[in-house]
Amino acid sequence: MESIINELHSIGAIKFGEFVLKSGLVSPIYFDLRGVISYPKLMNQLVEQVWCKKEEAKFDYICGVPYTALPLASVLSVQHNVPMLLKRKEAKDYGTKKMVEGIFQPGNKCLVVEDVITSGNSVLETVKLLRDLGLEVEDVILVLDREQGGIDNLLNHGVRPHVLTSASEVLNVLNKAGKISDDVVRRTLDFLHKNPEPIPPPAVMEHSRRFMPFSKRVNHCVNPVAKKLLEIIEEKKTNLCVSADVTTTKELLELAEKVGPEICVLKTHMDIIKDFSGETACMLVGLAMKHNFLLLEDRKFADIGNTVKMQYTSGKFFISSWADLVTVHTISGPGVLQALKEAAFDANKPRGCVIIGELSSAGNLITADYSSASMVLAAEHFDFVSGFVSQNSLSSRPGLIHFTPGVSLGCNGDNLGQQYSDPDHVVTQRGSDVIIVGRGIIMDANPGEAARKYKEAAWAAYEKRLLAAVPNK
Ligand SMILES: O=c1ccn([C@@H]2O[C@H](COP(=O)(O)O)[C@@H](O)[C@H]2O)c(=O)[nH]1
Repeated sequence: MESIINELHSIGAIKFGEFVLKSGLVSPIYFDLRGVISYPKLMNQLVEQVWCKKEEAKFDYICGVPYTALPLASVLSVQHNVPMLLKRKEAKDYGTKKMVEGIFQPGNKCLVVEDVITSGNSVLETVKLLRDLGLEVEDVILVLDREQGGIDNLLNHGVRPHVLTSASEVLNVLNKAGKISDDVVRRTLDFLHKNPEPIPPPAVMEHSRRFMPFSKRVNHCVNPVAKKLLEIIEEKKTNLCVSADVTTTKELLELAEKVGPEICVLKTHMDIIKDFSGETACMLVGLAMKHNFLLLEDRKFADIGNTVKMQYTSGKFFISSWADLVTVHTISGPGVLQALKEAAFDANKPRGCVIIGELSSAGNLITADYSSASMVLAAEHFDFVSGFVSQNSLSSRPGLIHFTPGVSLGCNGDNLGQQYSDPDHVVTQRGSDVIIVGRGIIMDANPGEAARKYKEAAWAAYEKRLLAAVPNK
């Protein structure tokens, strides 16, 4: 990128001085890549860099964020024979009134291209529109990152950014070439890093997961189990998952029978069932069918892909044969998701996984960066990932379900690090879709009745959250 950066500077696409931004702030640097269209050789070099940056992204179409990235997308499309879509900034008020021109099918994958990212809001507007039309958008190529929070914003919306260069790199290159002083570098970086752009405006957030009814989210699911779960939630009007942390088959089946009518998911830890056998699983599947709930084995796979594949499909528990969903840590990388996916494909049954995005226990070692990286993995395996175990809203993708443990109506925690919040708080404030409750229900003298209470509290919180959505959603 070094020669391109120098060239961009010499044609005036990178300027230093005082520039009033949309926000009213005065920026010491301004990037304006619009003029590149008048320099075809430079345009070609830029396009080639963008093409190399696509890495392993898979797409059927390419779409530029209007206006500056439109010529970039057009040249890419023609030179590399990738069909293009054109997003309008405003809908036409005559004819088809379409916002996106081009011929495509829902489910086609589209790569988005943008010149400069500041907050990420313009990119997200384009992403949202394309997704609303049924296109899958997972990857965005950005020529330049101003390092003001835009990348995190994209990650929070399940978009994977591929960045050609950053403000820091530009400053270093120009400084090395003797074009700007150390002082300009310092002042500019200081300004950029101290002035992150605000988070997305309602126009972007209003279509996010939290404010969309479960019934509408069904159409956004790629994973069939996520879709089925949303259908069950809507049909039974319950977003309660009971954690069946009991130790015998008898207790497990009795509990499933009692709480079955109130729940959408029964979560198990089969390795704590002392007398587990194939019959335990068979009977449980029978009860799941009878009461219309899904089974989530909270196995928290965390090994290398090959081992996880065996843990999932073999041994005493033979999890893939009966669990609709399994939990998985992403610590060992994408291979673990690939392994589960392949195994599920071999089993020829609709299966999904729930990524451990966050933990409820005090002092756990999951960081925000780890959670964000897990979201990127989820975006890469959207067909197999049903959602996340989370404590906060990790993604606004309507097709991903957030499951939240650490929920109790009565206490704040246990003496081994578990931390509890009430259903209203986790659903309305932390963005949970499905609450997970263990001891709050199973230790109650009447688990069926306790489950009903939690179910009502969680559903009321979900309805309250919908009411809080912006009116024009
Ligand atoms: O972050 C996490 C992930 C999973 N769990 C599991 O959920 C239940 C919670 O049980 P309670 O009795 O309601 O505390 C349990 O099976 C955990 O293994 C979690 O708590 N936190």
